[in-house]
Amino acid sequence: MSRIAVMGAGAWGTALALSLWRRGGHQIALWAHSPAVAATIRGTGENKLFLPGFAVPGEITVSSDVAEALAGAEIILSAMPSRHVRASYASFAAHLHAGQILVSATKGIEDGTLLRMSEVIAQVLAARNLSLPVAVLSGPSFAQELAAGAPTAVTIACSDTGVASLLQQEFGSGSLRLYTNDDVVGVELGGALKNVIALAAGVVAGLELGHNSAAALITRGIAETTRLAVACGGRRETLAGLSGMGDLILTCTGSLSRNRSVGIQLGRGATLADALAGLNGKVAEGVSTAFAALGLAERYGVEMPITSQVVAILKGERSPLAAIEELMARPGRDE
Ligand SMILES: NC(=O)C1=CN([C@@H]2O[C@H](COP(=O)(O)OP(=O)(O)OC[C@H]3O[C@@H](n4cnc5c(N)ncnc54)[C@H](O)[C@@H]3O)[C@@H](O)[C@H]2O)C=CC1
Ligand SMILES: O=C(CO)COP(=O)(O)O
Repeated sequence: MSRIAVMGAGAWGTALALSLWRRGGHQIALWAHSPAVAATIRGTGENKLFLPGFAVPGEITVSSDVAEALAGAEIILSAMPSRHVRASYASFAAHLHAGQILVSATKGIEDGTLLRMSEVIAQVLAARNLSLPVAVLSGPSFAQELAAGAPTAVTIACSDTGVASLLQQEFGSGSLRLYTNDDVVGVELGGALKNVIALAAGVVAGLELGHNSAAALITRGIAETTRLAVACGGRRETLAGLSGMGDLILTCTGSLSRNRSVGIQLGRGATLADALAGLNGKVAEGVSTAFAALGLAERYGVEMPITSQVVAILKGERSPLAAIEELMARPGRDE
């Protein structure tokens, strides 16, 4: 029996808490940043704002108090939007201690620092003389489908292979299958960068350009995300796995994707502000990740044509159609 604290009660944290609770054998605490969200889940037995339609059983303790959520936790699984990771871990740090395992399920790259989420977490802990193993959970996994118990497979990555194997056992169930990987860089970048390509896939759908264009975008998308991940120290084969190609396929084709839906609105001519307003407070990580990815691409001298066009669209500098035309007009090259 492990005590697991799930930090973040958006759609993903709530779905992970439900999956771990259904697996059995664990005590689950769910922390919401917002007291109102915590009160709604406790009061109604449902996360009405971020994951409506799924009962959250009373056995999952729900709180907005960090100390209460982390008390006795052996595994801390965090799932908040990337822009909140640094501040959240700064508030968790006083309640963390040696012997605990941290797992990040956030997909993104920090603005400005261009750090991956596990690097942000390690940096926050190091400033407080704390060093804990940080694993990464990533792969094709819509929150609603995991919450519904649909068979789902993800990657659990940690440089310490013993920790990855332990988490594989602690999290695995009949509906959640985990594959271990020691390539934290590749897994984390695969999960973050696919959101940028999903925005582009949405643009193609919004412009009604058809299946040829969508398939071309997914394939050339994995080519450029793999180039960047390898330049950053990740392994090529990792990007062919669940947290690369797998998540790219899901997010570029799945109607549940927020990133794809923002892209669709942009393709139909909406402004970015209007497209984001349509999400009602839910996060589309690809928007900030696009800028960070381009920053990393410049740092490592990697060509990322699709990401560059996504950034130009997001900045309002290029129309979606002009962006696609520019991609098609690029000089010919080998595959
Ligand atoms: N929703 C999904 O299907 C999946 C999401 N993810 C990733 O999980 C992370 C969280 O996404 P979701 O749970 O979907 O978020 P969400 O779209 O349900 O939104 C969470 C909301 O809570 C607020 N919030 C959460 N934690 C906060 C904090 N610590 N401080 C301030 N505000 C906070 C956010 O501003 C946002 O409005 C993202 O990086 C996402 O890419 C990964 C896999 C699947
Ligand atoms: O990461 C996800 C699925 O693996 C969710 O994608 P969206 O954030 O685009 O909905």
